[in-house]
Amino acid sequence: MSGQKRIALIAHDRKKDDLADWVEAHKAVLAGHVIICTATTGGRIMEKVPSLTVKTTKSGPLGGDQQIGGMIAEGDIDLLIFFTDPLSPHPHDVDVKALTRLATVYDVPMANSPATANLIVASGFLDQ
Ligand SMILES: O=C(CO)COP(=O)(O)O
Repeated sequence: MSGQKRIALIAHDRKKDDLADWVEAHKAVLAGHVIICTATTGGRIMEKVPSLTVKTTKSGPLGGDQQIGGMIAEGDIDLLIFFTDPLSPHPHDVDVKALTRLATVYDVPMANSPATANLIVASGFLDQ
């Protein structure tokens, strides 16, 4: 289970602070991995944790969720951390559903909230 992983990090707008805080708390374990974010999420993470190298796709509503879904279909993502906001409507809800569906189809570990993300870190999955 060891080795460099390709980790997608995404958050809906009202969850971006939670994700940035989570990344800050786990920056040491994340540092050795490849981090891919949707555009706005990636910007927030780079602001909060400038030491972390982050690649970005388009913003979620402009196709970024679909780009990451495509990467999952190609076998290019090992872990999806996607802090979703179940209490707000999203114009690109179909894309969100497609992304989480593909993570399930390809059995990519997925965390939609800090509790599950913490369990994944605690599992040792990201240890190198
Ligand atoms: O909308 C998103 C996820 O559905 C995230 O996209 P941004 O990171 O660009 O806000």
